[in-house]
Amino acid sequence: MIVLFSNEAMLNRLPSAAIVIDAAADEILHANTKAQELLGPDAQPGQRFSGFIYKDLAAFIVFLDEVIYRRQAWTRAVQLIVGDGDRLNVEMRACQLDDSPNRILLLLIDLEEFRWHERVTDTEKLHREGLMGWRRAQEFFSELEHQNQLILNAAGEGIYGVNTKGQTTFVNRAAQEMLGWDTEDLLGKPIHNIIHHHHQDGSVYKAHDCPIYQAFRSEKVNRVEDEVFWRKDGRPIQVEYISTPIYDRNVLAGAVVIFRDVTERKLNDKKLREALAEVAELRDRLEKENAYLQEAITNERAHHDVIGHSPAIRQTHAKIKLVAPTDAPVFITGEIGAGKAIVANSIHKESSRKRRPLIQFRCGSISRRAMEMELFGHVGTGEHSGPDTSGALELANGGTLYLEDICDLPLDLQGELLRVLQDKKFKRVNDARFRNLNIRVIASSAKNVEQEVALGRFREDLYLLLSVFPIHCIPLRDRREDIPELTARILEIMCERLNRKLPIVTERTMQTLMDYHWPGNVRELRNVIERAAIVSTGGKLIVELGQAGQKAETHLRTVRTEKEMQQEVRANLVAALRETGGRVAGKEGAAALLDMKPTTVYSRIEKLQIKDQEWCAD
Ligand SMILES: Nc1ncnc2c1ncn2[C@@H]1O[C@H](COP(=O)(O)OP(=O)(O)OP(=O)(O)O)[C@@H](O)[C@H]1O
Repeated sequence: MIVLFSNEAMLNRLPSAAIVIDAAADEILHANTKAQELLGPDAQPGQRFSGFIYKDLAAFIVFLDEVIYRRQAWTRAVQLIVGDGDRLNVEMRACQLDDSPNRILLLLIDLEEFRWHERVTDTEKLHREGLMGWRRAQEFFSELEHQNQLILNAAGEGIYGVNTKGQTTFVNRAAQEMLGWDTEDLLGKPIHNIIHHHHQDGSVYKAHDCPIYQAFRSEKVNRVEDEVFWRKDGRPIQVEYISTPIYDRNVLAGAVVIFRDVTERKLNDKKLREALAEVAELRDRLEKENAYLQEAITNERAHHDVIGHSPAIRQTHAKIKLVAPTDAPVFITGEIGAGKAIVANSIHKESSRKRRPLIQFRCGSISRRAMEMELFGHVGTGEHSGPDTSGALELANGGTLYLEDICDLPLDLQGELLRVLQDKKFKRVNDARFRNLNIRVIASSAKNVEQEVALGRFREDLYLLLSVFPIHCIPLRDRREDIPELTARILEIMCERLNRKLPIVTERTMQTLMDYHWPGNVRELRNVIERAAIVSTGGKLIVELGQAGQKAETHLRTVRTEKEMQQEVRANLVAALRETGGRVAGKEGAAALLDMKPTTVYSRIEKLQIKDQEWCAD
């Protein structure tokens, strides 16, 4: 009994239905609680076990035989009846109990429950495996993201992403460094309002116009090369960027922007452009300076200084000495050919500016517009395209500007010139930029300047500014004592140039020269001597005074009207054209004969309206 009791206690603890039967007597000896729950309350000791077998009792008997024979066996071939007659599929596991061969322990496993356990087990297994797979995938993706972050952060270009609402989704390290904003400042916020809100010129940049937002609106890649992003410290950086729409499984997700800070490059480009412009400007200036210098070398005043020892010339020398070292403006008056330019040249040569050029600008010989451009220079845009050029003012910078025939400068240009001289800065025509100016001005006029001012043809304020130091060149007829020295010096220069022996100047010739009234002053004397040097081959100087030849006495009227002067100039020019057959330039031209620049002769022909018929032979 003790054994049975202990067996019963043990059976009751089993987790499955267990029944001990006497196979020979077909009697239940014991059924544990689980067996009673499975088979119903009838499963009690003393009951027949075969009563619980569904139909196929034979199968059960065969099974019992196998158990008795093998001591243990199992089967799923036997079905049981439970409860109200329901069929129950079970797995029967049986073994002989040692105390009697017919005492058999049956373990009944409900196959429904067994399969359910199996399904649960499978599900759990699947679940466990799925969980692990998911974990693996998660690890994989977080590793991938980490790798991507590393790549994005290692990139030298700034990279940021925006979603379709324009909010920042990520910002790489380079972008943070270039912009000075941290990721926290930008993530989830509309980045346009933070870094792209204004154009470089300070005007508002609407998000609607922003190509980055357009990238995902129009789903196009946009490249921009000339915009600014604003740093956290308020400074703009010049950027070029490309914005590309991005998709998540074919659905537009936003845009990614890759940008580069090109501030330094743009600055260098600008510097380079400016340097090239400066080089071009310098080249232009040097070319022009060179042209001026070349002209000055061949110019009539290049070969000598102011010649003469008359009291008038000595006074002029003294004045030159006095004023040259100062920067004071000088106003030189005197008749045509009286030596105004040569005095201006001497002042410049004795000044501290002598290493820089003396630029000679003749006012009034060309059209007003051309004169403005020649004086102020111009920038080649719009109406006046072509290369930028520097004007006389600019060329004279650091040196001296000699404004010849200043009274002929149109009134509006007189006003502009006055402003420039007062402000010491000027603008080229078509240019917005002011340029600093450091020049000394010497002006001259053959006209009666006071009269010009009184007639309103010359601005008084400009005259006052320019005439700080006036010098008047006395006409040659009023300082005849200089004629022998001038003749000798000019003859010397000419013969040297012609490689000729110096001819003798007889007393009679000298007297003729001394008696002549010289309306063209020293220029005329010079022309006469030069021509004489060419034609005098017999050892003596033979001078021809042309229509003149008349004695000074016949011309003693020293004061002539402006009109008379103009008529004389005109007649002289017509005579020169007649002599040269209308040719102006070249060795045999009227300009050489008159000792004037061809351009001046052309402009005088135009100004004095000289027609071909006037000088033509027939
Ligand atoms: N005192 C002088 N000594 C030497 N040469 C002189 C003198 N005066 C004038 N000349 C010569 O006479 C010519 C004309 O002189 P210059 O050009 O200076 O005159 P100007 O008064 O400026 O004439 P314009 O009003 O026609 O321009 C030049 O060849 C110049 O060298």
